[in-house]
Amino acid sequence: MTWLDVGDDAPFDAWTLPYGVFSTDGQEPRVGVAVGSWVLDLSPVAGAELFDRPSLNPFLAAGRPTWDAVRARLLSLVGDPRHQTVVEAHLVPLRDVVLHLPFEVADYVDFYASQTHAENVGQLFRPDSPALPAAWKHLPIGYHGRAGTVVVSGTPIVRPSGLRRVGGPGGAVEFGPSLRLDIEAEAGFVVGTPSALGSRVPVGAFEDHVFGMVLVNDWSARDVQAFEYVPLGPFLGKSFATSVSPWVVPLAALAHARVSPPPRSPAVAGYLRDEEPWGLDVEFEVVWNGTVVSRPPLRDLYWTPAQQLAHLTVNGASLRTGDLYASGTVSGPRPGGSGCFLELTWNGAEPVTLADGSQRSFLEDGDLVTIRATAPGPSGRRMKLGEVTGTVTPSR
Ligand SMILES: O=C(O)/C=C/C(=O)CC(=O)CC(=O)O
Ligand SMILES: [Ca+2]
Ligand SMILES: [Mg+2]
Repeated sequence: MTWLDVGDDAPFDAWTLPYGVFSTDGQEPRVGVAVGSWVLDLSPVAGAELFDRPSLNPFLAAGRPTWDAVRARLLSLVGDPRHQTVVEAHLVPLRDVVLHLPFEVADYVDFYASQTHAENVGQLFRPDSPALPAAWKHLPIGYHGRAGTVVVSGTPIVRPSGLRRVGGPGGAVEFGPSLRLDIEAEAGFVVGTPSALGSRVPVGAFEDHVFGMVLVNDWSARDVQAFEYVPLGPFLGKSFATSVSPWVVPLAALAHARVSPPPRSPAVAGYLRDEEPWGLDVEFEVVWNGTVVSRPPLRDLYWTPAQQLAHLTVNGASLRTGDLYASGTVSGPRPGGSGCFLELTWNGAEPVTLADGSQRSFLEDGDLVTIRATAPGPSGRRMKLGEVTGTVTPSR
């Protein structure tokens, strides 16, 4: 499939071909594609117009025919040994590059589409109410997040401060650093082709508008969140930072990962009816200070990204190039699949023991969390989809 020497240990294979923005030795950031352990500098091999740029947005805006044509060209470059000389001249080792936020984030929306997660958080936060909110099986519930605080993997996460209740229910309301800082493992979908205000994007047009997927860690201050968010929803408890992987995996690379979503009951409204299956067999791995603590599976997601996009636009709200929407915390129905530490430790009641023997309920200063993911590739083996990582630093 490739003449490149791509070992099993390499960060990527020669099929995934994810796009990112990189720089070397203080040079201007530009667009590249990751292959094996290298970055292929795209502007000399695929056109300076779209790729000699500090963000993916011009390429995202170019639309599906261009995305497909560039991917076909890249598969040929890395697949056909006749291109070896020209490609080798523009490969940079991944270890020598700085990776930047790959696209300018227009709007950021976060869904809540994992049934297991929604039921668990419902039980923890609202023990006297039904586990799922009344609307949950009728539409993909979501909220608008903060685009300006989406950061690239590796950006330090300053512990946020806010008002929160201390000492349990009825305790004092105090201002201070979050005592329940958490992660949320999610898949994020990146919009390329915009839509017009007043129009809808049907479920079947998902591939025309969405370019690809990133891995997301939607950092969450559970104590701030729990105190502030009734009735308008998440605000400062989630707006301080959302990390994304530096590499955007094109939807085309996920062709072998598509699966049927779980059955829906009650039947969904017409505008949410699936035409093609857009469940995705992506498996995450959550690593806390070097210890794998969970493996959340995306395949059980109740609402697919195609349905989420249709819902986002059903009221005529327009899409912009660079819009990012995330799946919501991915928690699987089987043990070991928690997508956040709130669930993993059952709100701190069941701490986890890490490999160094230390115990954790929520994040401590200095903690490093890495979320990786894989999905089936063309060979039947699972391909790597990259990672998103971040270290917690003390509150300021
Ligand atoms: O159900 C709640 O009270 C809170 C839910 C969340 O914090 C989850 C959220 O932000 C959406 C998601 O990632 O699933
Ligand atoms: Ca979230
Ligand atoms: Mg966030």
